[in-house]
Amino acid sequence: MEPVIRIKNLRKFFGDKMVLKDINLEVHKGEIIGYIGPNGAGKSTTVKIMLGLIGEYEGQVNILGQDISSGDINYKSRIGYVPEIAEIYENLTAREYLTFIGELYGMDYEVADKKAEKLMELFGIQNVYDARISSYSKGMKQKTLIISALINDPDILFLDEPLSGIDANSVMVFKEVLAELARNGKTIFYSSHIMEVVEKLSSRIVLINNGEIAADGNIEELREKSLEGSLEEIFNNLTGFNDHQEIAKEIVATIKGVE
Ligand SMILES: Nc1ncnc2c1ncn2[C@@H]1O[C@H](COP(=O)(O)OP(=O)(O)OP(=O)(O)O)[C@@H](O)[C@H]1O
Repeated sequence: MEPVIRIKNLRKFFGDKMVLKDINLEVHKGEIIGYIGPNGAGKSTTVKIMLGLIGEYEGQVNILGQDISSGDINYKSRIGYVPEIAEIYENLTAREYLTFIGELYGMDYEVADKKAEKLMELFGIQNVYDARISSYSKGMKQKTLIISALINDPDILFLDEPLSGIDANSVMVFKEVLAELARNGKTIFYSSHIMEVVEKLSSRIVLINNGEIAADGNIEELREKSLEGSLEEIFNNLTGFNDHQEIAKEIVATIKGVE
């Protein structure tokens, strides 16, 4: 089966700094990829290249069978994206915002409106559908963003720390939604620093460190590779990090002004 994402020898420079060093990755329909790595490893850069938000890269990136450098942006109508930091039009109501996004995806206003309202109801925030987004709590904004990424029934969903600000009950619902979407043949590309969630949710974990893929496999395969138990420990091990206690002590000593 043709992969839905195929990345070949991807390199990206910012100035003369190489932030992605020959990334190779094939992702298939129905996979939930947990894309993890330390701060600055290159996760967002990879995702933004796939979304067409960052250009000028070396190598090949194919999404849904299409070379994204071709200038043809058709593939974008089949993907959804929840960014880590959202630029949302806060002066709009969710009805205005979500129908606007739906129409950008080519949906009829009425269809988008009905679907958005139903999803707001299912996420427990239908009461604010006609209130300005600027009046929402953090979690309500995040849920609105998630709905905007799902409204066009995308084949690939890119999620960057999607659970931030979302309460425990809604997290349970959302994790189940992702698993159900994957069972329905959708592909999820999930970037997060919350290792417990990534470990439970992902069918495959890709660990990027310093612009390179340091591990790629399911949790059992990663465990064999690093001889560690939890994904958090595997992460520490594969990124060569084992001095958290000393660093914490130094931080506290510095705060207290003790040499
Ligand atoms: N627009 C930019 N100009 C210059 N350097 C950039 C730019 N965007 C990212 N970088 C650099 O590229 C590297 C990778 O950044 P990226 O945002 O992809 O990391 P990340 O893995 O998503 O990190 P985090 O977990 O902190 O979100 C970092 O060294 C960062 O400083």
